Amino acid sequence: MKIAIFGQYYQSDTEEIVEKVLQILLENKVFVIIEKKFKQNIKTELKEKCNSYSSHEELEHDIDVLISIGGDGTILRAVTYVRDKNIPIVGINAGRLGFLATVQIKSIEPFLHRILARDYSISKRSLLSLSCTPKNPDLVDLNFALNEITVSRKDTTSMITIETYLNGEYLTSYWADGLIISTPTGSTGYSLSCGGPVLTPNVNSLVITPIAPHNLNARPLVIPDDTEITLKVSGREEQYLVSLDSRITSVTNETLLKIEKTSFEINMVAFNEEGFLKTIRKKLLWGEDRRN
Ligand SMILES: NC(=O)c1ccc[n+]([C@@H]2O[C@H](COP(=O)([O-])OP(=O)(O)OC[C@H]3O[C@@H](n4cnc5c(N)ncnc54)[C@H](O)[C@@H]3O)[C@@H](O)[C@H]2O)c1
Ligand SMILES: Nc1ncnc2c1ncn2[C@@H]1O[C@H](COP(=O)(O)OP(=O)(O)OP(=O)(O)O)[C@@H](O)[C@H]1O
Repeated sequence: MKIAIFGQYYQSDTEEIVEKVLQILLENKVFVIIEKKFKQNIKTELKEKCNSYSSHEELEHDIDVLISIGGDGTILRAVTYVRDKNIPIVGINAGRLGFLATVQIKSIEPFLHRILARDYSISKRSLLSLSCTPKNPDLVDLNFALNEITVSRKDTTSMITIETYLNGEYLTSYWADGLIISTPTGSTGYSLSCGGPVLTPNVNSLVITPIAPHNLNARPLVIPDDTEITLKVSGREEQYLVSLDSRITSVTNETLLKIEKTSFEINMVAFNEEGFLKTIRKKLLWGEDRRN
């Protein structure tokens, strides 16, 4: 079996986690490959038995699973390495919320053994891609998002106007701080904070959620995920911001943004007892209502 390890932060408690993971994997004769910068920080000598990778290209197609050590932000970053390689991703939650990173530190051992026994299922996650006219050099390579693509105002307190078309048909012009186009995975992130609905990960839909719209009747809209969304933004400043998950860049007004589902999906490792419904009960606290 071949397993890749990814992490973006190295802190005081990281060594213990990494040592435990490497011990179990190497004892079980797994071929381990660790992201280069993360590997440089690791102290345990066990790392000498592992190879390294530093880019999407260096991550081989035949890796069985990628283990992300961190929070949700680390998983979003891991996705930029995996892209269309179909490598299942599992997150060990060394972060805070860990909505996408489902394995808790205290359960590393049993869950790793389940991975080694291939005792898990795959939760397919759709992504969004973005193309700009005219082209923006920052949005050519990493032009996809697992959670959402957002446009928002930059260097101003003034609202921006977001002219929105669905499959070429005019929908509306949002007067707002911004607009979020979210996947089902992203529906529990930024979109939820702006009043969007929660979608279960397997529905074939997207959500368009305005950020503080001054059109008071504008509401989050759920649309089929094969819709091509076109946005044209204008405002008092010459530029506005476009973000794809944790990555952000500036774009010039009047640029046409085309957003659609990517041709590839991300495979998230899913364990029956840590499913989506359990996660919203536990991490969005739906299960905390004492009347239940
Ligand atoms: N007001 C907000 O709620 C807000 C604002 C900006 C970004 N975000 C989210 O943060 C993501 C980027 O992560 P970051 O680490 O760079 O930012 P960050 O450090 O601000 O963390 C954002 C929080 O969102 C949570 N989160 C991320 N993806 C999630 C998901 N799919 N479901 C539930 N919770 C999720 C994370 O656990 C974290 O606690 C964005 O994709 C966006 O969804 C949320
Ligand atoms: N490899 C790691 N080892 C130890 N702690 C980590 C590691 N990676 C992340 N963390 C802790 O988690 C925090 C958040 O990490 P990350 O950016 O991955 O997640 P996030 O998007 O903020 O989401 P979450 O709410 O799940 O933490 C970091 O600031 C750090 O405290």
